[in-house]
Amino acid sequence: MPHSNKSGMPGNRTIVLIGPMAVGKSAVGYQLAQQLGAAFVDTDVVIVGNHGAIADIFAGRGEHAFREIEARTVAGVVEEAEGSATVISLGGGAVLDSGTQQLLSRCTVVYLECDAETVASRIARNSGRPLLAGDAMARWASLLATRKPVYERLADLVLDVRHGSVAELGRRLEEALRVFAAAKQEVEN
Ligand SMILES: Nc1ncnc2c1ncn2[C@@H]1O[C@H](COP(=O)(O)OP(=O)(O)OP(=O)(O)O)[C@@H](O)[C@H]1O
Ligand SMILES: O=C(O)C1=C[C@@H](O)[C@@H](O)[C@H](O)C1
Ligand SMILES: [Mg+2]
Repeated sequence: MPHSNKSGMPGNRTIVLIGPMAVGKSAVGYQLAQQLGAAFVDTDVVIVGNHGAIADIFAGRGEHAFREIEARTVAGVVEEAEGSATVISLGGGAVLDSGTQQLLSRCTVVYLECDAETVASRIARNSGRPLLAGDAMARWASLLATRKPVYERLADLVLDVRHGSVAELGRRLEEALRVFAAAKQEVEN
């Protein structure tokens, strides 16, 4: 059952943030949820809570096992969110799973678009991202090149996160979501 707009949610769908590592999915997602009075769920955090550190899952069981855990986790979180006001931030590679792609068609999906220059300093100070081992920037750029078409195809909205604080991006995203929801409502009426 779709939730009402009492919480201040733009539209009646769960909002899901996607995009590559370190673009701000967790930070902007949390900020947006605060603004909307909505619940916030970060699927990487759920995975860590249930299965331990992501780097340990990759090291001990491999990426394939991680992707299976991730797909199950995302499905559980998206299903649980239905009917309540929720913002979800996904891990960078979660959108590669075809089941997840199908589930996202029920949500309002926002792609946080960024460039290597902007994320460079954030990636340099982070050690918990197994897929960025070695030359982190080269890995980041290569992953983005492969995944960009998927992010773009799934996105209802694209938010340029190259400039602005997390608070500013939260405000900009809320405004864009309200315009999107109003346009959608008009088409449906
Ligand atoms: N617009 C911004 N301005 C300044 N710092 C930012 C901005 N967005 C995010 N950050 C910071 O960059 C770091 C990475 O952000 P965050 O963890 O939200 O990225 P993510 O997309 O969730 O990455 P991952 O895919 O690894 O989960 C954090 O320290 C966050 O506070
Ligand atoms: O881009 C990716 O494939 C990943 C991103 C992170 O959010 C984590 O989900 C994990 O490190 C894998
Ligand atoms: Mg995150």
